[in-house]
Parts: sequence; structure tokens; C-alpha cells
Amino acid sequence: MSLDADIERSSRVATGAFLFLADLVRKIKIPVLVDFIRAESYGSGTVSNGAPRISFDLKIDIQGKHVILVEDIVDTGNTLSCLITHLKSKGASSISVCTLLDKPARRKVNFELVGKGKYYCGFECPDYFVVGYGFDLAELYRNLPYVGVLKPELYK
Ligand SMILES: O=P(O)(O)OC[C@H]1O[C@H](OP(=O)(O)OP(=O)(O)O)[C@H](O)[C@@H]1O
Ligand code: HPA
Repeated sequence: MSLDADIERSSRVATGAFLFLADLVRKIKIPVLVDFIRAESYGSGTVSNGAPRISFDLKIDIQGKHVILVEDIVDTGNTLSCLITHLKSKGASSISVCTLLDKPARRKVNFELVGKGKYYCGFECPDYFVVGYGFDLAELYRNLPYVGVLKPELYK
């Protein structure tokens, strides 16, 4: 696939985690494959519908591979649980998770790592809806160069 096509493909899956991944992957000094998957459940609101839909899938075969799933935030846990189940069904040897933020106060669904997978978390996030640095509300605010708390009056 050409570079142009890869960039076009990436822009179609430009979710919150994409910005985090861009920073993260440049720190990895061993050979690594990068692919994209998209699950959506927030639509245009601040509440998950509880049933993430995989709207864009991997192109790389991950059978027998060690996978690190890079997320921007783990909130209810619905998305992560759905993605881990999906990646496990594709035969990954291990599945680790690396998330920028974790909002444990809102957890509804637990998830299990696969094989010797580990859980890496940048920061624990208080129970606020955050925007910026890739985080959106109805696709807005992703471009802010910081993570900010959305004023409740803007969405209540
Ligand atoms: O733990 P959960 O409650 O499932 O929430 C976490 C998910 O919510 C956001 O995705 P969203 O559905 O908003 O799509 P996006 O990645 O395009 O922003 C975020 O990127 C996580 O994937
Ligand atoms: O706080 C959040 N902000 C943006 N997207 C999200 N998806 C889950 N939680 C959040």
C-alpha cells in the first residue's frame, strides 16, 4: 500500500487514540507493526450506548502475535471489552492494553487481558467528560493541544 493510501486510511480511523499512538510509537525502538481498528459507542453524546460497534477493522493478520491495544481512555470498559474479545478471536498470543487515561469511577464492564498481557495506564482520570488531545464531544475539540474538562453546562 502506498504512503498516500496509508495516510488516507489513517485519517478515516482518526479517533482519539490516534494522537496518543503517534507520540507513543515514536518511542518504540524495536521493529513494530502498526494497524488501526475503530469501535464506536458514544455517537454525538457523553454517554456510551453500551454496545460498541466495530466500524473499521484491522488489515494485519494478528494470529500468534503479541498485541498492544492503544486506547485514549477506558471509561465504562465497554469498548475495551469488545475490542479484546474481537482481537482474541483473531488468535493473538497475548493482548496488552496501553491507555492514556483510565476513569475507574465509571467502570461498568470488566475486561481480561490475554496471555501474558499487561495493563499500562498513563493517568487516572476523575469522573469528568474530557476533551482535547484527541478526545471529542460529537467529533469536536479533538484538536485542542491539551486535555480539558468539558464544562457541564455545555452538554447537560
Ligand atoms: O470505556 P468506554 O465507556 O467504552 O469508553 C472509551 C471509548 O470511548 C471513546 O471512543 P468513542 O466511542 O467516543 O469513539 P472515538 O474513539 O472515535 O472518539 C474512546 O476513544 C474509547 O475508545
Ligand atoms: O471523557 C471522555 N471524553 C471523550 N470521550 C470519551 N469516551 C469515554 N469517555 C470519554
